[in-house]
Amino acid sequence: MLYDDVHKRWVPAGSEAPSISRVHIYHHPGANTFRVVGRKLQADQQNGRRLLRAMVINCPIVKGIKYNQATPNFHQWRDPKHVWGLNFGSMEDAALFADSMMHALQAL
Ligand SMILES: CC(=O)N[C@@H](Cc1ccccc1Cl)C(=O)N1CC[C@@H]2C=C[C@H]3CC[C@@H](C(=O)N4CC[C@@H]5C=C[C@H]6CC[C@@H](C(=O)O)N6C(=O)[C@H]54)N3C(=O)[C@H]21
Repeated sequence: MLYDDVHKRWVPAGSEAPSISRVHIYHHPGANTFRVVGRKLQADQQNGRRLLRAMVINCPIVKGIKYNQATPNFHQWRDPKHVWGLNFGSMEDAALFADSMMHALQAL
């Protein structure tokens, strides 16, 4: 999710419709960079043929950001332009993701 500061509300990231997505943290060993990448689980029909699993988040993990675990299954962080929020399907998923995020932040 993204926080829409103008209208003061959380909006689904990547599209108008809220969707269940799978979110990963990718590490680029060469540059030692990390990115949060999320794609919708449900493939969208595009002109009837190709199936797309739209990207809903694709943001670099910036050294020094504060990862805020607002609740056991809602975590959020700021980048220069956005406030990102992840509403996890389970507290276990949330803890796993947070653990990876903390490792990434320590490795930067
Ligand atoms: C100093 C600073 O930037 N502070 C940030 C946090 C932060 C601190 C330190 C580093 C980085 C960050 Cl990011 C900050 O205060 N921000 C970030 C924008 C967010 C917006 C609204 C208000 C409304 C209240 C609260 C909120 O969002 N909260 C409560 C749990 C609640 C859980 C689920 C999500 C799900 C969608 C929405 C909902 O339930 O409908 N929702 C919620 O409603 C969720 N909050 C915040 O949380 C606000």
